[in-house]
Amino acid sequence: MAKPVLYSYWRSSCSWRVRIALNLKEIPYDIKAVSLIKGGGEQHCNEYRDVNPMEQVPSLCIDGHTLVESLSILHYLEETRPQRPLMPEDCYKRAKVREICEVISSGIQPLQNLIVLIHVGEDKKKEWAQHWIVRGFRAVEKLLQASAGKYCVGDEITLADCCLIPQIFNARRFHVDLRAFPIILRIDRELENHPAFRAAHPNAQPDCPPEAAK
Ligand SMILES: O=C(O)/C=C\C(=O)CC(=O)CC(=O)O
Repeated sequence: MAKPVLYSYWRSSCSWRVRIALNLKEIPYDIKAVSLIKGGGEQHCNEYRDVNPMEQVPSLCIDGHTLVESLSILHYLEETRPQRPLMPEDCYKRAKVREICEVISSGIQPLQNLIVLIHVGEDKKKEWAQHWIVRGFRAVEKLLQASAGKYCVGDEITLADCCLIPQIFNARRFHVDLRAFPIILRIDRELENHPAFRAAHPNAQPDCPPEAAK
């Protein structure tokens, strides 16, 4: 079977979620970089629209299929590659993982996504992104008070951690004051030196511009 190919952009938080899971599960893959900014965005070209009708990254070619939407991809990987599980056995804990994934992937990230910020405009975009990230992180911090052990849900890394870490990067990018979120910060510190997370970091990507990689 051919090596999986991930259509990815270095600082796309949704691509980053999938990179973390592929690394944790030790699935070798190639990256096809899609620049979200070059020439108005390569994701909007006809060729890529055939890959991903939402004109977004990531997309993953795997097992002879092309999959889109990061959460759907994460669950496919979990179901087909049970090594290094990223979902707990317990149904209640699974629900807790999905809750955190959902708050981030539906309740935060889409509101501060590039297409939305372009629409909001240069003047307002920072305040807009901060507003939605803070609102969502209040909910995440509250959920973590009940669910977190070493990581988001208990003491094992789950899909919730794959979603949280990239969102923290975005929060910093928009200068969100994270001091109000001590559990989020603790989990970030816990995972910042994990090899799978480090290798998935935007700065470690082949399409990261050299001036950003320092
Ligand atoms: O300014 C750029 O480099 C373009 C795009 C991004 O970073 C990715 C996003 O749209 C934010 C995100 O993934 O949440």
